[in-house]
Amino acid sequence: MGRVTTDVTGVPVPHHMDWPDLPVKQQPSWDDPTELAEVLATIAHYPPLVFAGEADILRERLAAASQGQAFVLQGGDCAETLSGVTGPNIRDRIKTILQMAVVLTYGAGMPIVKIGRMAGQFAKPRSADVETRDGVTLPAYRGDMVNGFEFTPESRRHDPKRLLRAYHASTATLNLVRGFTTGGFADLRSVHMWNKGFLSGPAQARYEQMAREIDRAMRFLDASGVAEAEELRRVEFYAAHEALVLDYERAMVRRDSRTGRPYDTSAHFLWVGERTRDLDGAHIDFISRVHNPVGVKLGPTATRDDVLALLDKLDPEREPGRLTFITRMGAERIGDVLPALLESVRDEAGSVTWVCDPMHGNTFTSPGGYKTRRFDDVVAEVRGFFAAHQQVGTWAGGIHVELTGNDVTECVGGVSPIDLDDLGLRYETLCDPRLNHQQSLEMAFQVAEMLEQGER
Ligand SMILES: O=C[C@H](O)[C@H](O)COP(=O)(O)O
Ligand SMILES: C=C(OP(=O)(O)O)C(=O)O
Repeated sequence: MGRVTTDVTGVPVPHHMDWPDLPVKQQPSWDDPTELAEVLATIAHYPPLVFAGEADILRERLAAASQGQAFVLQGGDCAETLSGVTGPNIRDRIKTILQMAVVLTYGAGMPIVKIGRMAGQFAKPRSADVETRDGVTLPAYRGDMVNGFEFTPESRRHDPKRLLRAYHASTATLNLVRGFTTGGFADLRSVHMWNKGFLSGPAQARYEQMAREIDRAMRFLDASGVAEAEELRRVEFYAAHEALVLDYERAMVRRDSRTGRPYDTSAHFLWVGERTRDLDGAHIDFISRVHNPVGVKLGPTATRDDVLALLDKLDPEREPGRLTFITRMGAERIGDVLPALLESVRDEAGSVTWVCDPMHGNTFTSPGGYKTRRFDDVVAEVRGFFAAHQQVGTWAGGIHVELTGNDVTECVGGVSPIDLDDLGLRYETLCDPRLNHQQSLEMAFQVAEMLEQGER
C-alpha cells in the first residue's frame, strides 16, 4: 500500500515510499481487507485535492506568522459529517471565518492566514474504543470517514467505503470553498453581507459597526482609483485536518511534478494530534516524509525533550513555516507549562510557528452529561498563550478553534450567555463542543484587542 501513487496530473508514477511498519495508534479495524485494498487503489488514482504549489505558499505564510509578520486563524468543526456537507453549512462556516479574519486584521493590522478545519476533518481519535449504552457495547464513533454515529452494529462497523465517501465529500467542500473565497463572495466590499443570516447579538452589532468603517475606507479607495487590487476581491484560504487515518492519508500522497517530492494532497496542512504524536510512531513518521507544512498538537504533558526531538525529526533543515506546534494545555496549566517549551526552541526562532488551540485542554462534562467548554476558559487560555510568548520573547503565531457558523448551544458563556442548562437546546456536535457564530465573533474581538494592545 502506498507504493504506487500519482503525480499531480493523475498519471501513476512509481513511488519509492515503502511505509515502515511502526507502532500506530487510533486506527480503524477494517473488517474486509479485500474491500479496503480496492478502495485504497481507487483513492490512489483519484486526482489530488490540493496542489503542492499551494501548500508551498501556505508554508511561506506560516513562516511569516512564526516571525510576527502574520497571524494564523485556523477554525472549523470538531468533526465534519457527510450529511453536513451542504451549501448553507459550508457558506456559514466560511462567512464566520471571514468575519473573524476581518476583525483580527482590523485589530492586528497584519495579514491573517486563514485555514479551515474543513474538507477532510472526518476522523476522530477517541479516549475509549467502545461505547456502552443500556448494556449494549459497540465500537466508539470515530468520525464519518470510519463509521456512523447511529448506535447500531451496522452503523458502527469500520466500513472502508466510507473512505471514498470522505474523499468525495472533501472534494465537494473544497470546490465550494474555492468558489466562495475566489469568486467574489470574499470581496471586502461584502463585509456587511457576511454578517447577514445569523441571529443578531452584541458581537454582530459590534461587527456591523466595524464593517461600516471598512465600507467607508473602501469607498475612499474606490474614489482614489486604487481599489481594484485582487487582494481586496479574493482571499487565500487553506484546508487542514488531522492526519489520523493513515490508510487514507498514504493513499493521497502524490509526487509534485515540479520537484518529485511527495506531498499529502488531501489538504494543504496536516497535523498530528496529542494522542498520536509518539516520536517513533507511524503518524510522526508519516508527516516527516511529506513536504506539506505540518503541525503537532502539544498537551500539558509535553516536555522540552519532546519538542526538540519533534523539531529535529520534522524540520531538520529548520525551514521556516514547515513546522507548527499547536498547544492545547488548558487555561490553568498553560502559564506553568508553555514558557519552558518556548524557551527550548527560542534559539531556533523563525523555524517554528506557535499556534494556540484553546479548546481541547478546557473540556469538561456538564451535570446534564454534555461535553462542554467555558467561553471564559477559552479566552483565558489564549491570554495565557500571549503572556507566555511575551515572557519568553517568542511570537504568538495564531489560534486554532473548533467553531461553527450555526447557532448551536455547545459551549457555555459568551456575551449572550449559554448556561449549563441550555446545552440540550441545540447540541449538534458528534464529538467535541464548538463555539457558535456569536461566540466565535466575540472571541475574534477579544483576540484582536490582545493583538492591538501588543500582548503578543
Ligand atoms: O477532538 C478531540 C478528541 O477526538 C475528543 O476529545 C475525544 O473525545 P472522547 O474523550 O470523548 O473520546
Ligand atoms: C483531537 C483533536 O485534538 P487533540 O489532538 O489536541 O486532542 C482535534 O483537534 O480534533
